[in-house]
Amino acid sequence: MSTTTVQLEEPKISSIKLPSGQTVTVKSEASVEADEIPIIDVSPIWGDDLEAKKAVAEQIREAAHRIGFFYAQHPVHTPGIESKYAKAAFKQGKRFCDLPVEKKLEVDTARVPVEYVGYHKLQGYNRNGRKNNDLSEAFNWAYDARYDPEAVDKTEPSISIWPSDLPGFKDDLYAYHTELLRFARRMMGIFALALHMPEDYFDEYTKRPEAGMRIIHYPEQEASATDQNGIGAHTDFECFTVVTQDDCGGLEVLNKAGYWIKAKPVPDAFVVNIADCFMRQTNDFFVSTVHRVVNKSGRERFSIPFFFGFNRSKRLEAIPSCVSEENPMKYAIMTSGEYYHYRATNAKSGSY
Ligand SMILES: O=C(O)CCC(=O)C(=O)O
Ligand SMILES: [Fe+2]
Repeated sequence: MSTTTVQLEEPKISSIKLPSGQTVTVKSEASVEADEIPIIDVSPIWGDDLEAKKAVAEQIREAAHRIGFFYAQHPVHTPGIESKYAKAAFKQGKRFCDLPVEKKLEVDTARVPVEYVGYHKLQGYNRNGRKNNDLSEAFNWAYDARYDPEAVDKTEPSISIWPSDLPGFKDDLYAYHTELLRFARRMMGIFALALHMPEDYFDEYTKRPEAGMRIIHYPEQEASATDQNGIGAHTDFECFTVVTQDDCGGLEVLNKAGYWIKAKPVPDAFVVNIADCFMRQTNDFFVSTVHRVVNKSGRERFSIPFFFGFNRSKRLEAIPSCVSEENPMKYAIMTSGEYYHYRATNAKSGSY
């Protein structure tokens, strides 16, 4: 009888400096397949059955606390998100990225220094100080009250910048943005339940939400993950992010043990991750987990993250169920807008 011994690779411990200033330890640059990211069927969020919503909320509570990432599966037969909107947005993203660089630079993000809107050029950042700059480019746009059916003030001017002569671009991107706004507001109710608060606990702060969106394009990467990222390791700044991925794969999540776990594409499911505002407000009960993208699929990858957070005037005070005498608030209180500007300015300075 013969036995096979699996030789485990010696961990090559390294530390990565994140754009937020934090440093994390990574055991290996290679990523692994694992089932750590739960797949949660969120279809009850569209109905009125509070018990069914609470059952979803408990699964989300566990995922948000333990790993900070989950898949929100929305079976096609349920109402809510229709895939035609995502398809149209992906198509517009490719159309934009295929434009000559001079045309894309008409909407260079440098034109709006303190906001995360416009075009971020290819290899414009090096988030973790790698040999080569991050191999991605992106177009970002912000909330616009005119495309929010629930907007309080439709006359509020928008801060986004748009390329000229690209008919249909803005409309198709906002058509998907509007769908995701509806989804994210519902999810906010579920997060409130997950924190054992009333479902409408956050409603006041998401009437005029922070809701930026981007299409990010990753050409195929030849360099190793040690020398280059598609997007370097980072955490997001808002409450949570909803990512629509194509079928290439490449998104990776750093688990508590210090290994990169592949967040592989799952049909009819968004990847949802907790971001820093929620982590602050929940006094670290929800975890904002480090992630990156390395595109080794052999083809170009596109993804559409939607970043959802509170009204900029909302003070990030602790959620009552997350503090106690034994567990006081760890973070200084500031408004969501102050925190956003601090993080967006740092992220765009590219000085890390
Ligand atoms: O492309 C992805 O899947 C994730 C992108 C991302 O993490 C980001 O833009 O913050
Ligand atoms: Fe991210």
